[in-house]
Amino acid sequence: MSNVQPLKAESIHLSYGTLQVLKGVSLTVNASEGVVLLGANGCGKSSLMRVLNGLERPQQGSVEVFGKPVTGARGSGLRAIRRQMGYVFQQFNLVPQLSAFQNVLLGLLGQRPFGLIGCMSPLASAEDRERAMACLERVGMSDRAMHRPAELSGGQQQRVAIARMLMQSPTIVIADEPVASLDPRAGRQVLELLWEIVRERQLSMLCTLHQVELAREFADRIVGIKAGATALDAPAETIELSAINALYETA
Ligand SMILES: Nc1ncnc2c1ncn2[C@@H]1O[C@H](COP(=O)(O)OP(=O)(O)OP(=O)(O)O)[C@@H](O)[C@H]1O
Repeated sequence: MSNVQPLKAESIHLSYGTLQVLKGVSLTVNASEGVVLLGANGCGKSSLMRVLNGLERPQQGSVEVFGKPVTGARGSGLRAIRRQMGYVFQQFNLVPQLSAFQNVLLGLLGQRPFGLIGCMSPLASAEDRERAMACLERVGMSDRAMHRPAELSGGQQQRVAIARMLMQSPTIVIADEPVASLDPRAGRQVLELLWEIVRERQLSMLCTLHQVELAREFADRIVGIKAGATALDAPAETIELSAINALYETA
């Protein structure tokens, strides 16, 4: 089990109609590794992430999560694979009508009977509520537990979203431009927090970013996509800035 990679995609081809987006992308995320995925706008990073969790079916290629095939998986098998993955999105995706605390409890969705109702605060167990508070505490937001998203800054909302992801107890974190909506200072703080949590819990993470400097600073490994293929894949400290800049140059 120990040498089975958390995430492994091989030779992914994905088209939307006649638009060929991915033309043979391969990518691996090893245990306890934080990989940053780079590439120009529209190169297919978000599409690849949807392929990785089975939301999008590639025309060719395979995806495995801890050795289990995602491509071809359906129903409860696919849901079991997805439960291992926690998400952080650019737009936070918090439910506006709910408090930070209730939003964090929603991280249990899919893990408790009775779906949404089963993880709402009046019905959640004392243990689940305690865990939700501990997750909020970990991201420095316990004093804002009863605030709704509109009453929080972007950085604070993303912290709540990270707490919700923690509530899910994932082994793999998928972060799609987690700091794109934040100013540079808040963005750096959120990224520091995210990486700290990933390291302390020995999670594996695939994170897309548009900030090259942050990618070089935080990533264990950087994977770059250009023209639908993997153009770069190396430990962050070995990569020259020019190799990264080349990902953004038009042919
Ligand atoms: N559901 C879809 N149907 C048709 N085309 C799509 C769909 N999703 C994405 N595309 C197209 O596929 C290409 C890749 O999009 P994608 O969002 O994966 O890129 P990205 O690298 O994540 O971009 P960005 O950095 O701007 O977020 C784009 O040309 C986009 O317009």
